[in-house]
Amino acid sequence: MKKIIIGEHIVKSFGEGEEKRNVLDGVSVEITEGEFASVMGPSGSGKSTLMFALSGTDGIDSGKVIFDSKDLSAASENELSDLRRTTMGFVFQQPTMLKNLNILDNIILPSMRGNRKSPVEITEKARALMKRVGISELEKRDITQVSGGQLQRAGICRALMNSPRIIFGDEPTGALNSKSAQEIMDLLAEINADGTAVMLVTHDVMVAARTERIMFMRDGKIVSELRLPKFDATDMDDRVEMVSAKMREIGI
Ligand SMILES: Nc1ncnc2c1ncn2[C@@H]1O[C@H](COP(=O)(O)OP(=O)(O)OP(=O)(O)O)[C@@H](O)[C@H]1O
Repeated sequence: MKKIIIGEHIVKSFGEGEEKRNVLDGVSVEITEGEFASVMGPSGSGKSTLMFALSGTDGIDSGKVIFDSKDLSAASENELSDLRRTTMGFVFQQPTMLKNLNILDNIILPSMRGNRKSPVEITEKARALMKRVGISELEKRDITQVSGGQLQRAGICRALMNSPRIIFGDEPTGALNSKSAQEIMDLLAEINADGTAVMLVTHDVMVAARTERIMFMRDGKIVSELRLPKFDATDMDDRVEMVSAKMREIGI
């Protein structure tokens, strides 16, 4: 299978002088087209920084990130932002949305720029996605008039608007109750089954156990990895146990 991302010896530091610290300390990682992956590790181990490096959101000090055969270190800010807009979707713990726009407008706004589709087509796509995630009736609501779970569903719709090749999720279920979290994971699994790669950063074993490849980070390095078969609703307990056992084994 084709690699969608190749990260080679990525080093990224924060701080100056004696405070300087490698938050990513020579990470090499490859993400395959259509893969369902997650990254676990203690707080501060560099998970989010890795996600931002692989998506070209943040620059790196040394090493290389190749996204879809493009060397991100050689790309201009405009090229990077176009690439992110057209090929990547981002889902965070709390979606950042504009307070003066309703839910529908928040979903379609980022897709309006540089899109060959007409506003009518874009709106239709947004409505279809809202229907799929069960928030059709909320399109006119202010973002302050919906629950956290509903807002996250809107965030996922927004991330899917440009049919990305990969969805990056940073604790996408972190603000949700367990039922909503499971529903969001079902949705991400469906999106993945349609061929979109998904890479999640999470502390939650239940989230990681839904994915098929779990990378474990410590001190800016990927120290271990676990592969799981395709999810089957009956094997969740076994999956959770396998992830937990691996965490115990490597001491995180
Ligand atoms: N912009 C920044 N400036 C300075 N330090 C930063 C910056 N971003 C991250 N760091 C530091 O880099 C380290 C790794 O941060 P990162 O957010 O990648 O960790 P993480 O594993 O995702 O943690 P968490 O699970 O708590 O979200 C932390 O010590 C953090 O304080």
